[in-house]
This record gives sequence, C-alpha cells and structure tokens, in this order.
Amino acid sequence: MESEPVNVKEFQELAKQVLPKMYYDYYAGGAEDQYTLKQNVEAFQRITIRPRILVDVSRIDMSTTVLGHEISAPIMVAPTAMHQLAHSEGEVATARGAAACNTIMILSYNSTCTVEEVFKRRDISAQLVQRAEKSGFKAVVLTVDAPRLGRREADIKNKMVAPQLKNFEGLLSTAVNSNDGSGLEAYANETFDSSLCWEVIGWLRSITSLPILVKGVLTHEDARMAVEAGVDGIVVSNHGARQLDYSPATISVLEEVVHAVGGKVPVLFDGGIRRGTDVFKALALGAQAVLVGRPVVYGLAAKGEYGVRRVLEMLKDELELTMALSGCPRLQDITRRHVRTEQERLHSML
Ligand SMILES: Cc1cc2nc3c(=O)[nH]c(=O)nc-3n(C[C@H](O)[C@H](O)[C@H](O)COP(=O)(O)O)c2cc1C
Ligand SMILES: CCCCC(=O)C(=O)O
Repeated sequence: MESEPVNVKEFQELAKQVLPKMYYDYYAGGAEDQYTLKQNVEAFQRITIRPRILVDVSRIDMSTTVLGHEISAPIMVAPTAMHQLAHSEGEVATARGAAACNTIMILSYNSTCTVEEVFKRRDISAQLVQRAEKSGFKAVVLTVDAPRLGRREADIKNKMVAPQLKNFEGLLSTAVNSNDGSGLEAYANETFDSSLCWEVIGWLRSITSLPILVKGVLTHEDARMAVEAGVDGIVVSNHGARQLDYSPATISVLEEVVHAVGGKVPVLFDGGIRRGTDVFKALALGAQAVLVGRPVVYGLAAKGEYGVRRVLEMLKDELELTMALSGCPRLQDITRRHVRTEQERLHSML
C-alpha cells in the first residue's frame, strides 16, 4: 500500500510495515488478554448517532477552549512514550504536527526528546515539572493508573529494549538489563511509585502554579475525590488498555464520571478514538475534548510530522462531516440526545 492513507486505520497498516516488530508491538499492544484493548474500540461501535435534519450546517465551528487555551477542534494529542522509536525526529515532529493543527499536545515524561509527570524520586519529579513550567508548558497531567506497569506480553516476548530517556540525563540512569524479559518493565520497576496517593495533588500544588489534571479516572467515586482534592481537570482513560486488563471500555464510563464531576472541572477523554464519529460520541456523552494516542504515533512512524498532521486533520475533517450530517453546526449543539448507547438500546428491548 503506497497510496495516501484515507483514514486513521490505514496509518496503522503503514506503521506496521515500516516499524521493527518490537516497536510496533510495543505501540499497538495492551495488557494481558487484551480484552480492554478490543473493547475500547468496539464499545464505540455499539453507540449509534441520532442525527437531526433540516438544520443550517453551511458553517461548522469546531473550535473550543481547554483550560483557557483555544484549539481548532476538540482533538488533542495524548501523552505516549518514546516517539524516537517511531521516527528519528521523535516528539519534536509530533509537537510540530500538533501545532500545525492548532491543538494541544501532552508530552509524556517518558519522551525520547525532553520533560514531566510523577516519579518515585520526588526531587526528580519536582525538577521535571519546574523545567516544564519554565519552558512554557501550560498544565501538568498526573497519570494515576500506573502504580506499576501493566503486563504487556508482547514486550516480554520481544525482550523490549527501552531507550535512554533524555529528560533524565544527569538525573538518573534509565539503562536497565532486559535479558529476562521486558526492559520497559524493569525500568518501570525502578521508577514507578506504587505508594502514590491523594496527598500527591497537594505536593504538586506546592511545587508548581500550573493547572493539575489527573489522567486515569474510571469511576464516579474517584471523580468526586479528584474534584475534592482540587484538581483542575480530569482525563477519563484506561491508559489505552495497557494497564489493567478488564477495566471498562472508557466510553462506557464517561457519562458516569461527567455526572459526578457536575461541570466543576473539564472532563477530557481518551481510548479508542479512531474516527470523527468517535469524537462526536465522546462529546455527546459529556467530554470537553478527546486525546488521541496510538493513531498519532502511527502517523509519526509512517510519515513523520506530516503523518501526525494528517492523522489529526483526518479526525477533524471526519468530525466536521459528522456534525454537518447530524445537524450540529457548533460543538454546543451536540447533546446527549444525539447518541444512543448500548444500554439504552437494551433497555428499549425489555
Ligand atoms: C505507546 C504508548 C505509550 C504511552 N505512554 C504513556 C505515558 O508515558 N504516560 C501516560 O500517561 N500515558 C501513556 N499512554 C497512554 C495514552 O496517553 C492514552 O491514554 C492512550 O494511548 C489512549 O488510547 P488510544 O491509544 O486508543 O488512543 C501510552 C500509550 C501508548 C499507546
Ligand atoms: C516505562 C514507560 C511506560 C510508558 C507507558 O506509559 C506505556 O508504555 O504505556
């Protein structure tokens, strides 16, 4: 396939062709049976759209603001680790692709280029957060679904080798011996902090004035606790199904979290976004914007910065068409009544 990809799935095919198996497996894989990995995508397929007719859709406006920052569409780049395994220009190319689409990129602290997130060594975390703040980052996203690394069996089989991570140069050696299995797991064992608890929000507040979001909320209980802890935003996420297998498909719990938050802080969403219709469904169920993980990495692997831009543009173009065909000229026109969930479908059959 050397023709231009026409959708995000075709970028995945291209990425598979160009990437070494070890890296493709790392990007594409999920935890254990990969049940949640499949569900994250399939749960979207069980939601249908209820389009409205005879609405003037000659002008579609997809622009929105997230924490006060205007973006061209509610589609952002999720933090994913180690982009130099996908393309030599790494996160720099991804950031340029995101900028070309006028959107926000969340940088993983496990980036192969350079900054952020939380860490066992709080002194190192503090340095990374403060470096990020100084260099112009606008928010800190604390990933709360990784007290330990999920079991990714492809990485174990491939004896996945984790590269040196530049953010930690001079702070910490990230070189680990991976002879016994996943090098990533060995690295995570050294660095991930399994004692992290709610107190960390107050600590982060004490070291930065940036807004703080928590990423990895899947229940109304934790959504309420996060709001009480004073976070500035919540990301509904199961880490792209790479952590706890049999955690729910994220789209199936979005509404529960949105209700619990009650509009007090913005709720962002990620997991399984592959089409503009998926973005539409997440917005209808209450997300302010979505984050895209793997498709961005596939775009980067296949075509560098241009590929990242194309992936984001495709999703944006598809969202625009979906809005037009559903009678929603503006984002605020997309309501809960524009989708029908599986639960509603089953209920109507009783
Ligand atoms: C290769 C890869 C690396 C990731 N690295 C991180 C990370 O360093 N920090 C983090 O919070 N989430 C990480 N994630 C999770 C993503 O931020 C996001 O939650 C997930 O990819 C969304 O699902 P999607 O890939 O179906 O879009 C990673 C995901 C992938 C696929
Ligand atoms: C040790 C780096 C882990 C990155 C990550 O979060 C992932 O691969 O999902």
